[in-house]
Amino acid sequence: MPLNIACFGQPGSYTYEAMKSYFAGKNISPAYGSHFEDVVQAVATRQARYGVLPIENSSTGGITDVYDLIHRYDCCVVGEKYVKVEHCLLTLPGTKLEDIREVYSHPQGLNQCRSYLKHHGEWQLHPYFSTSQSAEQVQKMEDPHIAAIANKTAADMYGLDVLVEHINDNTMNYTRFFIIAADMEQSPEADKITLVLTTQHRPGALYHVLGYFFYNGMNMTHLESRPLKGRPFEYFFHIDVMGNLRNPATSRVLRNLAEHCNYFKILGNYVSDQGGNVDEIRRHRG
Ligand SMILES: O=C(O)C(=O)C[C@]1(C(=O)O)C=C[C@@H](O)C=C1
Repeated sequence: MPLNIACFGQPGSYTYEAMKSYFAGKNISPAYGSHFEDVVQAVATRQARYGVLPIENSSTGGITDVYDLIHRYDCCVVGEKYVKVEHCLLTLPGTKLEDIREVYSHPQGLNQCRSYLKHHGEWQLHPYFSTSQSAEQVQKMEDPHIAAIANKTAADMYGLDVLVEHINDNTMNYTRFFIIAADMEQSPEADKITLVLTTQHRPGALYHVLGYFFYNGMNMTHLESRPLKGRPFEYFFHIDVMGNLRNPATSRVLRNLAEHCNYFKILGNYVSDQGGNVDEIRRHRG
């Protein structure tokens, strides 16, 4: 039986690449969603066993809608994948740079190419569903004045030319993707924990939370704050720390921490992506 996977975008999107790479060698049956919510909903209603979504980018930061959706639909994080994002300007075959008047891409794609696009201030920018759907749109419209920002896979899939390569502002442009599921999964090799909490509304509350990790030697790799609905200037904190919940010391620290929070939920404990990409990012940092 193939694994039903809900994937954001469509074939050729960066999320598609993340899915291919994470599930390499597995028998999968993907279904695509144009909105992040489609993917989370498919997983929450168990139409799909797993979902794949972008969660943070090394240039533009956290993809905050996805944090909110995972939490709202009560989904769990069961894996992660980093993908190097190398944007290109794609056009109909034969189009020249001076022909272009409009550019389609996912809002993240447009954001990650801001400097390049500034040099072409006359272009009209269209935020679109995903990079791959933008490429398909250029193919469908058959208008040589229209280009898309997407990757080379999308160029091949939708019969477009790669007019300009490497147009992202940051050459080390990586996106991290979450693999989500309706239920928690536990593996002895899991080494990363994603959790969400709200602190008590008093001075130093977050300092106190961070201190738990620091004094117990737990490496915090990500912190993202999201506003609490209906509670102005109060926040959910989404946190990633390295560790395995089966380790008694780790679970004790988290239990103690939970007692000091107004809300505390572990979203997942999974194997971190220790692939070449992560090593490359670290090497670059020096
Ligand atoms: O549009 C796509 O191809 C996506 O997979 C979405 C997405 C994102 O939302 O961050 C994924 C990676 C890149 O950062 C740009 C776009």
